Amino acid sequence: MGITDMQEAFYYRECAAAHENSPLGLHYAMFLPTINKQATPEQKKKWLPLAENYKMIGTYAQTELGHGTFIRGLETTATYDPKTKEFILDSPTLTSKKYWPGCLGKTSNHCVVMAQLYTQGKSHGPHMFMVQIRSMEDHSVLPGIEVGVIGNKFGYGTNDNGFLSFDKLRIPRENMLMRYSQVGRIPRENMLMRYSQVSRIPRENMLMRYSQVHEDGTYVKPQNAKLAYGSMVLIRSSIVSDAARGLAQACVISIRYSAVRRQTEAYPGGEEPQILDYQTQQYRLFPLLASAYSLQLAGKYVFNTYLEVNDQIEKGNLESMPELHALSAGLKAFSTYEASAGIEVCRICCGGHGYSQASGLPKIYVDVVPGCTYEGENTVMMLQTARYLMKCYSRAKQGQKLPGFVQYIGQNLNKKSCMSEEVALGCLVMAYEHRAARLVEAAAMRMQSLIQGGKKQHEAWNGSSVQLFWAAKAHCHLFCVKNFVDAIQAKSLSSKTVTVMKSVCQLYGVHGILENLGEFMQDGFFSGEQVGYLQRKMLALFENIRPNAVALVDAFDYPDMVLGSCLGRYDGQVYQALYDYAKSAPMNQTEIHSTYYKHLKPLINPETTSDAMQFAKL
Ligand SMILES: CC/C=C\C/C=C\C/C=C\CCCC(=O)SCCNC(=O)CCNC(=O)[C@H](O)C(C)(C)COP(=O)(O)OP(=O)(O)OC[C@H]1O[C@@H](n2cnc3c(N)ncnc32)[C@H](O)[C@@H]1OP(=O)(O)O
Ligand SMILES: Cc1cc2nc3c(=O)[nH]c(=O)nc-3n(C[C@H](O)[C@H](O)[C@H](O)COP(=O)(O)OP(=O)(O)OC[C@H]3O[C@@H](n4cnc5c(N)ncnc54)[C@H](O)[C@@H]3O)c2cc1C
Repeated sequence: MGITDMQEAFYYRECAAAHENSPLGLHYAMFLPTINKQATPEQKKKWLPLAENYKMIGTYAQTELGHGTFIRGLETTATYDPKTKEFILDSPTLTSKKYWPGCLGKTSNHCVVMAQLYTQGKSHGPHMFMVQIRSMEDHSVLPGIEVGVIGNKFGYGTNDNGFLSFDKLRIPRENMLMRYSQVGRIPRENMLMRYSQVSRIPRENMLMRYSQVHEDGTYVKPQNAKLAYGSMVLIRSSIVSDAARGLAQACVISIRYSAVRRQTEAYPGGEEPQILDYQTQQYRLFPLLASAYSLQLAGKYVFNTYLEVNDQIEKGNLESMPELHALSAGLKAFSTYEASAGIEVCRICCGGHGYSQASGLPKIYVDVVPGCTYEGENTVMMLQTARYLMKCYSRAKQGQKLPGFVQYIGQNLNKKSCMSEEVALGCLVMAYEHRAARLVEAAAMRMQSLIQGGKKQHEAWNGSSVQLFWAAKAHCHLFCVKNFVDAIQAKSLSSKTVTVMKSVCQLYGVHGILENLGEFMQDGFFSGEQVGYLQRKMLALFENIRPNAVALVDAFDYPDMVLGSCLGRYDGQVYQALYDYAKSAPMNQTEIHSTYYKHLKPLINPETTSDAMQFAKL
């Protein structure tokens, strides 16, 4: 299509086939970025032009039948042969077969493979390798490779997720992606080799300024083994906006439909009101609208943070890696949980028509919900964030200053809420900070008591993991609330806009407290009277938001062709669109379906079955 800007290309694809996960999705989302971020300049010079011009079409092949979460447990091996200067890729067991990678079964001719690196008889953990799996001439599968699709899935029907295994496949040494390196302090005269290793490398390798397996098989480890996980952090950082987009689109559809749909007399003989006027419909939809705005802001923040931190990493400064990992992992989990659950509520709020593909909602749901699993299963990601929060807690207890959004950890928990009838944004943030700080401390105390009771570290971890999960979820929730409040208070919006958006932000905060009341009240932080303030404020905010509800979803500005929905059309012509959709159904192209003659007619009119048999033979 000749569009070079990746964002524009994304919007083009969204318009052309919204929520139809592209068979090139992984090529764009992971294969190209992995070459960009994990390959040396020499490797980029060789592969990028081919990949950018669709000669190399690839995917990211990491997950195996037996392992997805535990990367260090992957079984595919890449063993270096110094005699031939090659890696031998092998799938030694059934469970080592790659399984799930998108665009793998039939589309890709290359893939980046995550395999356990072995050299000089030692294992060095998971590393990435560029592997050609199909001929560039006729797309036939290359020797030593078995590849195919994994079959029907819950959704993602347009993506040929596949399986892949190797039978002692040899690839050149140069196909190991060797970017990051252990750059120890090296004498000035070596400045030209400032990226190179602790050991001198042959001149011809000057360009390979990264960690590598030298020709004799010597392995030089990177500055941080987790640099190899960089592509996943990138996708996690972009999934947040992805999830926000799906939830926002579902809100557009369900709120527009709720403004069109009328149902049930408001009073005997009265007219049927718009279902959007039912308080219960507002209770289910307006907080989701607020969540969509909140997640969109969170998505922007985390992706910008990724860009900033990745920039530092590429200059050798890895200081912010842990914080970025904790933020991206937690928000990826939090956003996909919220969006998936919210899209389902939007569907249910549309009654029977919500269950039709004509609503556009099933397609959005099956496109967003796998985000709870891929790129790091959500619970595991939350626990990664919890791991970081525990470290922050112990640093806070030692009196160390904490960075950014974790400064609330270790705060004095004896205070009470400042909440009044007004429900000030500052009191909302304080409530979320208190809840998160208390849950972080409770998880840390639980860990400590288990260890003091004789449990080993890993036993204490597992024995505290529910509380660790709660703490991580509360941390992410606080992030979203505070980020939303900061955006409202910082934005130079017009007074009308800020009034409306302040109500939306307030609703996000108030609703989140009322839906998690136990965590906010467990230590008496809120009084019963203050909870009453919140309940009354929520109902008042529904009334406040109602007149602007349709404008608030129109503001997302998704064209009808992206929504793909008879219910969410901008012109509101829902019923005509549903009828036209039904009429266009393939089964309606004939008045009597062919199966009548073969299956029904013999039951209804057995005496004329022979005619039916004649017809069935046609
Ligand atoms: C937006 C999308 C648009 C379109 C979509 C189109 C296509 C997309 C569709 C599908 C894409 C999906 C692709 C995939 O699913 S690819 C496969 C994804 N798989 C995973 O994400 C696996 C998840 N597992 C892991 O990441 C790791 O196994 C782990 C859970 C993080 C554990 O790693 P491990 O090596 O065992 O580390 P630990 O021992 O737990 O921790 C050690 C230490 O390392 C720190 N750490 C871990 N990961 C990172 C990281 N990424 N960056 C920085 N630091 C990291 C961790 O915090 C810990 O630090 P300590 O200081 O606490 O020791
Ligand atoms: C639509 C889709 C597209 C995908 N695309 C790709 C792709 O392109 N490339 C690729 O490599 N992979 C891909 N995957 C695979 C995906 O990355 C994995 O499924 C994901 O990482 C989860 O790993 P798993 O399937 O092994 O789940 P498991 O880790 O087996 O999870 C199963 C359960 O075990 C729990 N669990 C696991 N470990 C822990 C732990 N340490 N602590 C607590 N609980 C735990 C989890 O919380 C979960 O409830 C895709 C998956 C899907 C669904």
